[in-house]
Amino acid sequence: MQEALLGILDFVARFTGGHGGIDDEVAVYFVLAGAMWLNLLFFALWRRRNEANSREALLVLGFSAGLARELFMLAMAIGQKALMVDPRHLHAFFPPVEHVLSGVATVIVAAAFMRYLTGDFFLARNYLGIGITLTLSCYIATFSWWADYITTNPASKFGQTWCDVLFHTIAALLLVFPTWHLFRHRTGWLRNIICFALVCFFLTETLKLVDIAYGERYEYIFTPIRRSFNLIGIYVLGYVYIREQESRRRRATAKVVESEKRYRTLVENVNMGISLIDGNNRIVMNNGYLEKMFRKNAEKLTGRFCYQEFENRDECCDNCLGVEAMTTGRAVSREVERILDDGEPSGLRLSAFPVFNEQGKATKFIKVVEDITDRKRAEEKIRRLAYYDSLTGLPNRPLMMDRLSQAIRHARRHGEVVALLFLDLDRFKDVNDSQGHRVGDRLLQEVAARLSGCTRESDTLARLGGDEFVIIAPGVRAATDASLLADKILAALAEPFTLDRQTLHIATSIGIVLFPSDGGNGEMLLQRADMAMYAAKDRGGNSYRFFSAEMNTRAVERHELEEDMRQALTNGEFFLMYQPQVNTGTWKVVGVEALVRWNHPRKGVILPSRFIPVAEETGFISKLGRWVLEEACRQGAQWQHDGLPPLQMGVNLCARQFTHEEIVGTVSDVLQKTGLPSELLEIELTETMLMDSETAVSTLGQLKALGVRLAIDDFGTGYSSFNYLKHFPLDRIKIDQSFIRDIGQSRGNGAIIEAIVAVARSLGPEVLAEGVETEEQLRYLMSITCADIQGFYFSRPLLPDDVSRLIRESLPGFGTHHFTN
Ligand SMILES: Nc1nc2c(ncn2[C@@H]2O[C@H](COP(=O)(O)O[C@H]3[C@@H](O)[C@H](n4cnc5c(=O)[nH]c(N)nc54)O[C@@H]3COP(=O)(O)O)[C@@H](O)[C@H]2O)c(=O)[nH]1
Repeated sequence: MQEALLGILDFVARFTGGHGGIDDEVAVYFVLAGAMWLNLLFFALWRRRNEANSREALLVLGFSAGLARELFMLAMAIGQKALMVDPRHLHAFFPPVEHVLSGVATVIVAAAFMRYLTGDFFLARNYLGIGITLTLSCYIATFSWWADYITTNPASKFGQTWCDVLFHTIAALLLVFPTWHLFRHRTGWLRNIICFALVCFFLTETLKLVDIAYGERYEYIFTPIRRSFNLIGIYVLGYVYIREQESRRRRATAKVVESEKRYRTLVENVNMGISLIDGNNRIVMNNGYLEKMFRKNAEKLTGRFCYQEFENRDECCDNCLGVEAMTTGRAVSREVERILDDGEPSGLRLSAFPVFNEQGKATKFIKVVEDITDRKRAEEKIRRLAYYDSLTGLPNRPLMMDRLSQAIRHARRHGEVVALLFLDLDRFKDVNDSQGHRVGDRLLQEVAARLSGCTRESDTLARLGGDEFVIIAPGVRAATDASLLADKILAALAEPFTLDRQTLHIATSIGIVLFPSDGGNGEMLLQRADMAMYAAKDRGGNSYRFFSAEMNTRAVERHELEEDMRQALTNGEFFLMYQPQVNTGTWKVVGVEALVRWNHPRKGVILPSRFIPVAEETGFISKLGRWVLEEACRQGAQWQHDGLPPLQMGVNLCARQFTHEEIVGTVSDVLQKTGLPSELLEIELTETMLMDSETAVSTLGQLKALGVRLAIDDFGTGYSSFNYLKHFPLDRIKIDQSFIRDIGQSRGNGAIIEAIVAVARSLGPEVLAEGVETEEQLRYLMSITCADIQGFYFSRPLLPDDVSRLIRESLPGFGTHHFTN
């Protein structure tokens, strides 16, 4: 048994160098170790073809160094025998080389595995640098002494000297860091097993040190063991590396399969047609959506020319997207319209992306077909919303301005004239208020249709908003062309409109400007057409006016008024005059109407007909109206305080005050503040204010509850509905001056006045005739028992002191010397 064991040990020692030195038998060991490194090197080189990165490069280097060391040893073993060299002389040369190769190989392999496992490239590189520097320094430091030492110290069997100790110590120490580093920074079986391999290499080096320490007495035991550790280390590394690479390959394949699956799912589920097309424009593959889109199955698409499918052509078009993508190497796209097999139009967005081969040449392309029909429709809708009026479908202001600029540019180039007609419907608000917005909207649509009938194809008819329309008529010969168009429009609107079985009448006021004579740009033309339109309105509407320079002056004046008005109230420039109202039964002044005046510092006294409309437009009327109410009530209370008989104080209210303001609260405050008895205040309203009857009934009810009197002013000029008299708690009707002015001239007006007086008498309210200027008018009014009158015949509006004087002088029986019943 013992003999057998010694035999085995002897056998192992022979082939692993246990008998000392390097001979042909030890070559077996070197062949074995070299084969293992070679195997690893081949594998690493093969891997590098797939994964050319620094990690694989380092491993290739490490395995090469390991192989080089074993090959060197093999060469020495065979060379020694073949050349019959004194082993001692040979030994003087090869141990240092062996040690360097061994050290370098160890350092590179350790660094490669550190990099491999931790991914820390910089650490591995630094370690490598230090390790190789140390090994080479040791070599340089000891090489020249080595030969001397061997020759001068023949007792040293094969030169296992302190130089050996240095090399092996450095090699062992260099293995400590990677082992410790891996142990700290990685976990798991892979770390353990690589650390194990590194420990094997460490033991290889340290056992050699132990052997030297024993004077190589036990070399035949230590050498087989340390070389076995070396083989085990190489084997374990190889095993781990190959296994790991295999599982990485499997993981990568699984990743590729999963990614392929993911992309396929994506390609199949995306709402776009996708196809791969080769360099000959033939479809190689496509997704299901493309088949659905073109209503063809895969067999029908695959192999066909893409232009036949996507672009309805028989030949590849000159500007084929795919060709462009392949030649430029960039993605290209285009939007096209296509008629599908069933004749439906569809919007398509075609995009082509080049597909490159391994040489970087684009040989195929991917075509993506996106159905953009809905988007196109939505865009068109948005465009329409942005540039067209949704109610009438006509161009809106931005588009109109754009067309106007175009027309101006064209006219300027060709020396032509452009006419711009600005239309504003007359009293459209009344229709809206009385008939409701639905009817108002329908009326606007009908008006738009009639206006379209008046224009030429080259004209632009636009709606600016509300009841405002504009017509741009390019290429007119002269102003007469524009007048003809305006006449045509007035005639077209003169026909009544029938909506919901109701007959409605609407007219329009038209302002006309001509380019280039009236302005050089769109804004100016529009502004001046607007002025001309207002001038037409001022003439009573249903007419047209051309712009004139004088209108511009008026507009400037109006603007000045607007500016000055802001200061006027604080500067105390407004004052009130009072026009007496007389009862023809008693010939007494029963009331006055408060009428505002503006004492302008430069322009003198301005009448309300000039500034009230401006105040209404700017909203200033709210402040002014409140001031008038307060001042009138204060004056009324003052007269009572001065001992004058009770006088009705008529105060005009404008529509804005009545509908927008807290009028009930304001009236109540003012009465309280001034102390005027509420029954002496008569608020004058116009018919249009009462059109929104629900709000009006409620507001009038609240005012009545305060004890205030209510009068309807200018009766007969609005809707003149006697319904008002029934529905609203009115105390007085004031017949408009226009009826009184015509007394004796128009038979019809007399009948209207009589009807108003008769109806009012039966329903309750008192009647007052405004604007009585002549005795004839007075006698007529008295003959139909219209009791109250107001007008220049009796008195013009007076200042407060004049009113007091007039009343005091006429008391008692004032006025009887003028008239008798
Ligand atoms: N919201 C407010 N409106 C007011 C206020 N003050 C006046 N007004 C309105 O301004 C319009 C013009 O008023 P005015 O220039 O003061 O003219 C009034 C009278 O002077 C005039 N009148 C009276 N009698 C005659 C006459 O015999 N002949 C004739 N040609 N004119 C006459 O009528 C105007 C009063 O009209 P009315 O109000 O309809 O009774 C005018 O509409 C005023 O309402 C104000 O403070 N707030």
